[in-house]
Amino acid sequence: MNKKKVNENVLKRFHYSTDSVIDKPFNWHQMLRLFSYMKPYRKNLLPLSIAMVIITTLVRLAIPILIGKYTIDKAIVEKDMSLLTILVTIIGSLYVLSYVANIFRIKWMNDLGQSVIYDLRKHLFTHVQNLSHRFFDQRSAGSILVRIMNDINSLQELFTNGAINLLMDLVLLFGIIIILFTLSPSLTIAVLLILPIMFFISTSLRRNIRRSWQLVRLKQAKMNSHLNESIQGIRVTQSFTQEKENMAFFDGVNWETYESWRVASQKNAMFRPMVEMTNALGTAVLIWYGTSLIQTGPLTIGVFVSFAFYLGMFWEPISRLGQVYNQLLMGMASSERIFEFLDEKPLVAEKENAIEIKDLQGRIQFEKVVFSYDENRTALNGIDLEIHAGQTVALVGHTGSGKTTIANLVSRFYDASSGVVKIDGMDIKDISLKSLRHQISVVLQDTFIFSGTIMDNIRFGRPDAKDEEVMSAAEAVGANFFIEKLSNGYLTEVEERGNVLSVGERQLLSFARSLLANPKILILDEATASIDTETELKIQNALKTLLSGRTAIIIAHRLSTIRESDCIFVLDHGHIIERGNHQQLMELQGEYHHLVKAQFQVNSAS
Ligand SMILES: Nc1ncnc2c1ncn2[C@@H]1O[C@H](COP(=O)(O)OP(=O)(O)OP(=O)(O)O)[C@@H](O)[C@H]1O
Repeated sequence: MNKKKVNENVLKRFHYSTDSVIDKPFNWHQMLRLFSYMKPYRKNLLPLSIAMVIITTLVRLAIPILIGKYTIDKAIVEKDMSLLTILVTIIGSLYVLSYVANIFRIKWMNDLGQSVIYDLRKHLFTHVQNLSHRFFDQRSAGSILVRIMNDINSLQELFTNGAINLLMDLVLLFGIIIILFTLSPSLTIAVLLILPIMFFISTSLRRNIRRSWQLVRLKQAKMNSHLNESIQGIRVTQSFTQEKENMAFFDGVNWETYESWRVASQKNAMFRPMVEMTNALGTAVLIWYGTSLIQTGPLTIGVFVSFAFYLGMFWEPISRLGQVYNQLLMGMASSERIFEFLDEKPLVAEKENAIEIKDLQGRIQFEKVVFSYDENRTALNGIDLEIHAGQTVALVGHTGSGKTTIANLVSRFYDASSGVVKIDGMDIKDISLKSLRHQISVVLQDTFIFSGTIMDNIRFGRPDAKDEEVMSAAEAVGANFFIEKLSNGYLTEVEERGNVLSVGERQLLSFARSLLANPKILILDEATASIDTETELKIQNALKTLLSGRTAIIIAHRLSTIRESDCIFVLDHGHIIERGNHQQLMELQGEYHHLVKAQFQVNSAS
């Protein structure tokens, strides 16, 4: 296997914060919080599983003593055939009982574990879905995906087996020790001499093995995260012919995963033989000292047999307790990352008594609005503007001047750092987020298409719309021309992101989606930028349909599309430097005039 060398600059591009998190100390508070997810099942699955665990444990504890002390020492040695029949029947019935209880134990414990994982994943997804834009600005989609999938998966074992087995193992361990002591205290002390070795294996060696497996998981998470980014960006990678570098990096993470897996399984492979050697040591002590006790009298053969059975069972709970402890520590690291997301509060929070607005007029005001995405740069610097209900206004200005930021504040994707944004005279913060966003529709240059049919995608903004309403919305914006040419028309399946459609076609779909949603405020952010001039002319009427009766904010670099606007705001570095209609601004001979002239020259030159 050859690992390709990765260019240093390519390596620097990828940074995965999870790399540093390996182990977390035990934390009671976090543990309780994690286990509180079992609460909904405290009246059914949890007690049922515990009852089955107790039944199987008690049966396991009873059988060796029934075989050794009673069947061998009493029935066989004393040749009591009726006692033998009774004992064989009891032992047989106990085995059946244990078999049945075990089936239900596994079933209910799995149901419990899976239900908790389902709830936790649902809770996390619902929470993440309601977080503000700023949260998503700061994280890659891959890193969020890894937490929702990998971190929650790593808790699966703990909830499915670990937590309840803990109870079974404690009962089993203490039960065995008590029974051994009652059978023969001196032999018990002798065989328990192997206990320190057992503890060493189950704590220190296991700890080492656990760390290795954790490393494997982290490497897998890193690979998942990278894969997500690679596939999403495959077109850019191909166009810049960066496949080799990308492959080399992938090869690197793939190799790291392979290596970590190899080391972990090597260590794991050592574990079993060591356990068997320790068991053999215990058996040697039992045979050597047990036989001498039988010869000198204090021990019967039956008790010796029971002892051998219990000793065989002894390692199991100790080993599993070590395993559960490992699962708990691994669960600590995962749950810390999960709770970090769950504790994240939406920065754009809704007031408790937020007003539900039903019939919005659509008047928008900005009063001395200042806004920064981060401390170092101010995106909006004291914006004052008023847009009357039903007006169509345009925002123009250089790249990065703050146009989209104004649109983001109207939809309340972010809150102003200072100043007030008002809609119909109400501070936007007093309005319930859902009812506000319900009345606003944003059409972006790069429209997101969800997997599903064309029909589903147009219906996205109003799920209860009838098929005919969807089609007439598509017709109104002229999207029907290309939809009808598709293999299955409105029922054509498009994959996530709609890569089989052109950017212009996606925009037309987005227009239809917005028209159907029937918002009071419409924001078109470079929405016609990818439509050719001919199509744009064709949809001018459609745009009129789309804009009529609503307040519209159009952000456009192509100035020909905004001439008709009631008011044009010219932005520069977060300030409004000019305002007025096309005529007024041309007469002003300022920045707008300059931009129009520059664009005219570019167009004539081309
Ligand atoms: N999510 C973000 N986090 C941090 N800074 C941002 C973010 N979005 C935009 N900015 C910054 O805020 C400033 C204004 O950006 P904005 O997107 O409003 O510009 P714009 O006028 O719409 O530009 P364009 O015409 O290129 O779309 C820019 O300096 C930009 O780098």
